[in-house]
Parts: sequence; structure tokens; C-alpha cells
Amino acid sequence: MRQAERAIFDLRRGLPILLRDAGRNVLIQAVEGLNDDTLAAAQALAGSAARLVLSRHRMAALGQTVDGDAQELAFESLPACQGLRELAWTRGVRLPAQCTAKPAERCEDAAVRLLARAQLVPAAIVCPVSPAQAAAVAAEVASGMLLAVDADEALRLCHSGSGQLTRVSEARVPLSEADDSRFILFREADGMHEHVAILIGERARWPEAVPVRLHSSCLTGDLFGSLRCDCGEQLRRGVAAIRAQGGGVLLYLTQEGRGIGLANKLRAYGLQDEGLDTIDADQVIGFSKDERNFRVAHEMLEQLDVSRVLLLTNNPGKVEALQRAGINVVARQAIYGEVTAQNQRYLHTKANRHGHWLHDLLNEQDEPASAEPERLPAPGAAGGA
Ligand SMILES: Nc1nc2c(ncn2[C@@H]2O[C@H](COP(=O)(O)OP(=O)(O)OP(=O)(O)O)[C@@H](O)[C@H]2O)c(=O)[nH]1
Ligand SMILES: [Zn+2]
Repeated sequence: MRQAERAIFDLRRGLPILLRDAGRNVLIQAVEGLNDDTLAAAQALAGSAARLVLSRHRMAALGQTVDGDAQELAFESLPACQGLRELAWTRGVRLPAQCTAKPAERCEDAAVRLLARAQLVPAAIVCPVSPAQAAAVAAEVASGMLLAVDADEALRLCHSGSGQLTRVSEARVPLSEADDSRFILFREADGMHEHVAILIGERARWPEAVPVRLHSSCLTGDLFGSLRCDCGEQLRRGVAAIRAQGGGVLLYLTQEGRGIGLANKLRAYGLQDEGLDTIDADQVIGFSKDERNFRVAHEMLEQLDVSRVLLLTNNPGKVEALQRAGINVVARQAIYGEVTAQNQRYLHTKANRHGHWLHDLLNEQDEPASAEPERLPAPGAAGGA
């Protein structure tokens, strides 16, 4: 994994990397952060004209349905950087007529996935290395100036995550909603992502089905009380609800913006201000409606030896993800924030397009019966849904 993990840092710094697959060598670079000079430098080093690779979500936003997860676009004459940026994440843009599209090969597919994992806009320029430039590129790799990564390794990292959490440090941190809390920090093998387990109350007194909340980070909501979402209230109410039930675990997961990162979440907010809902806004930037997976949550619960849980969530995806991983989710309890003028559109989108169990909160009598949550067999303590 190591080269692929290093590649994420280079891509985030705006540097090119080399992807290799079965004798193919392709130079790739993020469109984000590209300028006309760095674009020219990449084309000169590779000895070929750059193409653009976009995710299928971005292609859908451009009005194209495509096979496969990414699409490579070749141009008769390549747009300048500004044009590439518009093709990558601006609303209302059309593909130029003289541009041809084909399903991405492995290196190109890996490029887009690495960028998404790096929480950059998943749009890359790709320049296949020409035979004439092969020696020059090899020299850059040998000197350490250019990082070379096998496409296979990159795809493995993107599909499975780096996993292998290390329990790094811990301390008692009394919280206003639960003064007997303990923070335990876990670090992923990539060295980049850290997640915190907050153990609330005395373990010996925890209910047999341990109250657990998986909370994805939201800087704007959790820290600043943003009115655009319900995260901050869910976080504090989550801690209080776990405390009230005798204690349990809150996993604070570094998954800002449903996994797209803060930079992209702010881009998406801009698009929402232009009228898009939260899902369509993410799609314009090239992402699916939820880029998270909950493998790290499962791994943290395993390391904490928690296998039977009462899950505090309105998100059916979290219940399914934990159950699939072998955690026994014996019950689910709703956890609501306040509905406000500013967040109600967001909450309605979650209910209607993400399938969140929020209809009780939003009081939508006209919802079809099939939208009713399928209740898990709830223990006596787990009301509130
Ligand atoms: N991309 C994007 N992410 C958002 C937006 N608003 C909030 N988020 C993120 O959405 C995530 C909310 O996560 P959670 O609190 O786990 O909530 P959830 O998946 O709705 O599920 P429950 O709260 O458990 O019902 C956080 O990572 C927020 O940063 C938005 O408009 N766009
Ligand atoms: Zn939020």
C-alpha cells in the first residue's frame, strides 16, 4: 500500500504521479490546482496530449450516462485549465462537440479513485507516456522526483481503505453532557485519517446491547452550530442519550461531508445556494450521494470488544453496514436535531432521497406507507423512534 498512500499526499500538493498497469505508464495530475504551466510541464514530460478523466457521477451531471466508473475524454484541442476546471465541477456546462469519450482503463480509473480518496475533485488529466519520453520519465522516478504507483495497488487502497487501526492514545475528557467520558484515538495505516471513540460512563454499567452512535465529522455543524444541517445537535444529543441509557460509545469518524472533505462540502454548499439539493450538488462535483463506508467503525467496535449494539441513527445505511460486518444491531433509536428554516430542505432530501427515517420528524402525512421504517426488535429502553 505504501506507494499508493504516498501518492495521495503528492496529488494533494498538486504534483503529478505515474500510474503503471501491464506495461502502460500514465502520468496523472489533479485538475484541481492545475495551472497552464503545470499542465504544459506534464504534457512535455509524458510526450503526449493530456486527456481528461471524470467520474461517472460527473458525467451524469453533464447529461451523459456511461458504462463503468470513469470516462476518459479526448479533445481535438485541449481546453486551457480554466476550461478543464469548468468541465470538472461547474454547473450547467456542456461537453465540447469535438470531444470523444471512452470508458477509462485501469490507470485512469485508479486516478479518479485516488483523487476521491484524497478528497480532491475526482477529475484528473492523464498523459500516457510516449516511447520517446520513457527514459526521461524513468529518470524522474529513479531520482525520487516522481512517484510511481501500480494501478492495482491504488485500486486496492481505494476499494478497501487502509484499515488496520492503531490505538494511539487516550485520556479522560469530561463532557458537559457526560462528565465520565474517555477519548480513545485510533489512527489508520495511511497515517492521515484519525478517528476517536468516546466511551461514555462506566463500562460495567453499560446496557447489554451497548448504545452506540456513529457520527461523521461536520466542522460547520459540530463546532460552529451551522444552521444548514442537524449535525451539531445530533452530536450533543447523542452523547446525552447514551449517558441517559447508562453509557456506551460514540464513534467520531473523520468523514467530513459524507466523505468528500470540507473543501468539496463548501463547493457543494455554493451549488446548493444556486438551487441544487445536497445529493445533486455532490454529483456535480463528481461524487456519489454518500462516499462513506463504515469499515473503520466496525474495526473500532471490534477493538473495543463491542458486538451487540443499540444504534442511535436515522440512517438505514449505517444499520446495514454494521450488520453486514457482523455486528449484532439489536435495535435502532432515532436521533433528531431541530428542524429549522435553513435545514429543512436538507432534511427532506435525506428523508426522500437517502431513505433516512426522518418522516416522523418532518411529519409528512402524505408519505406512502412503504416509507415507514422497518423497526428492529426494540428492547424496552429503546423508544423515541
Ligand atoms: N456532502 C455534504 N455533506 C454534508 C452536508 N451536510 C452535512 N454533511 C455531512 O453529512 C455527514 C452527516 O453525518 P451523520 O451525522 O453521520 O449523519 P447521517 O448519515 O445523516 O445519519 P444519522 O445522523 O445517523 O441519522 C457529516 O459528514 C456532514 O459533514 C451537505 O450538504 N453535503
Ligand atoms: Zn453537518
